Amino acid sequence: MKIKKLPSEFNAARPVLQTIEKAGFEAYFVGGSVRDTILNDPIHDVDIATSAYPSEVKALFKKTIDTGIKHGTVMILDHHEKYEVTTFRTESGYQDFRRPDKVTFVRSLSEDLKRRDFTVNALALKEDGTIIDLFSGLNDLDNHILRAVGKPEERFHEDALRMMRAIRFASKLDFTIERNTQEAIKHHAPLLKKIAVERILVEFEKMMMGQNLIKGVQYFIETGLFQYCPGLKNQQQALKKLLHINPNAQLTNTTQVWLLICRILKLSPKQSHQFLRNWKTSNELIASVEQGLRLADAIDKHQVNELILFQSGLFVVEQTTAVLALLDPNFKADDPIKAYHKLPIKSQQELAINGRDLLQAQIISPGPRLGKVLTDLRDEVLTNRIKNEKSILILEAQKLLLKLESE
Ligand SMILES: Nc1ccn([C@@H]2O[C@H](COP(=O)(O)OP(=O)(O)OP(=O)(O)O)[C@@H](O)[C@H]2O)c(=O)n1
Ligand SMILES: [Mg+2]
Repeated sequence: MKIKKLPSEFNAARPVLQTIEKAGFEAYFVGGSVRDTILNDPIHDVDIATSAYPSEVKALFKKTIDTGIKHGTVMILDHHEKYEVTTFRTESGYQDFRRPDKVTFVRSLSEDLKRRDFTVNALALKEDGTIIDLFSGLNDLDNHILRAVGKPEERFHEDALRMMRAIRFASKLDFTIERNTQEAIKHHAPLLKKIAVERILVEFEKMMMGQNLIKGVQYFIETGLFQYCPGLKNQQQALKKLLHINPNAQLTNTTQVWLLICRILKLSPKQSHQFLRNWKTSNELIASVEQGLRLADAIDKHQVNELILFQSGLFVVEQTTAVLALLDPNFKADDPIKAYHKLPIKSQQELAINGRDLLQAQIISPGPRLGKVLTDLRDEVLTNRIKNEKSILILEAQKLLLKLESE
């Protein structure tokens, strides 16, 4: 097969491949960008594989950087673009199920392709548009099938993360995992214990944000991979709730992913904190999810008020309502969002008075009471008890101080 019209990213990189070929070596586009081009999906990173050894690649270009020279990767700087060029290689060893003990550079494309994870990821594309398909990847792409290259158990022994990649692609591409590949995942799922949580996290989140998340979750449960993920051991019943959400559901960010997971696991905001720590998510995400769970709890109990909406902020309100709508089709996601937009102020900065104003008015001296007065003023404005006007707020501050002093 030959692709007639290459995406612009490939066209821009063609001179790099041509330079390598003119010097008598082979060079191809490989990996996800070839797969995505054939699927008519947008591409992101352009990976190039070559028969030239790293030193030979470096000799051909003016500007190069040794980004991963040990593994055969050289970065080429060409017309302000960066391209990673990796020498064909085979790997051996894999004592630890995640990285090879030894990388050997080879001159043969087929040796390189046969160590790749799935047939749809083992296609190579020449700069003239010709596709090299040694493992019937095109056929699998046509039939929407995800199949390990060669013997699945060998591929998963080489890198156990590939099992998570399988469910990620099943969800992202809406592909079926071929039977033997599926069986091998079931069998080797415990190897996931060897993989760093950070790497599992990336694949899990991508799976949850895929176009067919229900399919991904189904495989995640069926293969038993969930048993080896933080906080999910024996959570089969809870996870199965995901199979009943709207089949068109598409999660758009990681806050939604984790809010959804924490809700089906029925975690309290405090429990979610430890759960997400174990998954090694960012502090920012943990804070959003904790707040989202507090808001969801208030929504459950019909106790939503201005303060909790204010503390949540628009982003958390939007993500939380989106997730609640996924779990309950009757939930009116618009209501809390509308209520949020009606808040008289959306941030402390919008309060018509700040600490400096109060000090300048000489009604208070620096200290903890200052913060307390500002918070009380903010809450009174939020709940529409007083107007957000500086002169009114100063008078109110004086009243609050008198009250504080009498206490
Ligand atoms: N554990 C892995 C990771 C990667 N690969 C190979 O390296 C290519 C590039 O890897 P990566 O960029 O991680 O994945 P992509 O398939 O390109 O997917 P994405 O769209 O996420 O970049 C893959 O296509 C596959 O051929 C592999 O065989 N085994
Ligand atoms: Mg890629």
